[in-house]
Amino acid sequence: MIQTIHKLGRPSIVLLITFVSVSTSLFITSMVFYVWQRSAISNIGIAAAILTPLTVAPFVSWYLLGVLMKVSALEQEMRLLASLDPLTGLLNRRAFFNDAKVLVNYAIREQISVSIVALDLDKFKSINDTYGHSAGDLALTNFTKVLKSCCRQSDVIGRLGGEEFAILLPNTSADEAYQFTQRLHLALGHSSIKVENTLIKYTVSIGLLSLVPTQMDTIESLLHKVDGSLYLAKNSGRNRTVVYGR
Ligand SMILES: Nc1nc2c(ncn2[C@@H]2O[C@H](COP(=O)(O)OP(=O)(O)OP(=O)(O)O)[C@@H](O)[C@H]2O)c(=O)[nH]1
Repeated sequence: MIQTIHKLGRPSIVLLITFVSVSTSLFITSMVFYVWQRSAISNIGIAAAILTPLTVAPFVSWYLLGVLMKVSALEQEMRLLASLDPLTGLLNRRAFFNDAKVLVNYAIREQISVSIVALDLDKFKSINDTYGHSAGDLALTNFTKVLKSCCRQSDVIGRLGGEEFAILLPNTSADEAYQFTQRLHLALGHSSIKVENTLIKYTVSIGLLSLVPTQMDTIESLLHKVDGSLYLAKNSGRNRTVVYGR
């Protein structure tokens, strides 16, 4: 319905509704004359049958279509908000899995490589504990900014929860993905957040997996694998990338 309104335009639909209202009104009035008075419709009858809907239908339909369009726009906005993480504006966990699933399936069908990146901010708890929760939030939004500056438009970035992020780099080889993670480490090294005149620096640990997926692979199984690499990155000193299987 709403697509038809957008396609034809509000004025055309109002015109159509008015035309249908006038025709229906004329038809019903003629029937009333025929059934009750056993005669053809009179001139006054014709005038009333045309003028009544003509004065009401355009205004009422214009108003109702406006309400419908507003409700539909709000519904679209709510759907978008439901898929975004409120703090960072990145995809939330559910939306990330939905989008990534589509791209993994596409890579399986076309037999092209994808790279999956799992990221976790280092010692994030100590930022919260030392400088407060709002400093932690600032670090998360700053990290998002840096992350986006290193990513392509086509990359799918999600905040999976807390200080845990994931990215799917479509059609990206192992070398390209590794270069991306190094660019990110470097960019974070040059970045900091300022809390009450104190500059705070922070780092990220990364697990990376690049492959041409097969029918056996799902985004869940790939993330599970790459989480193992992230764990190794944490345990081998943090602020580094560990590539799965190397
Ligand atoms: N400010 C802020 N903190 C959050 C948010 N979500 C989770 N956290 C905090 O993130 C911290 C995560 O701490 P840990 O899981 O111990 O991880 P970590 O301190 O980064 O340690 P490593 O991962 O081992 O380097 C906890 O203190 C959570 O309370 C958030 O939205 N905002």
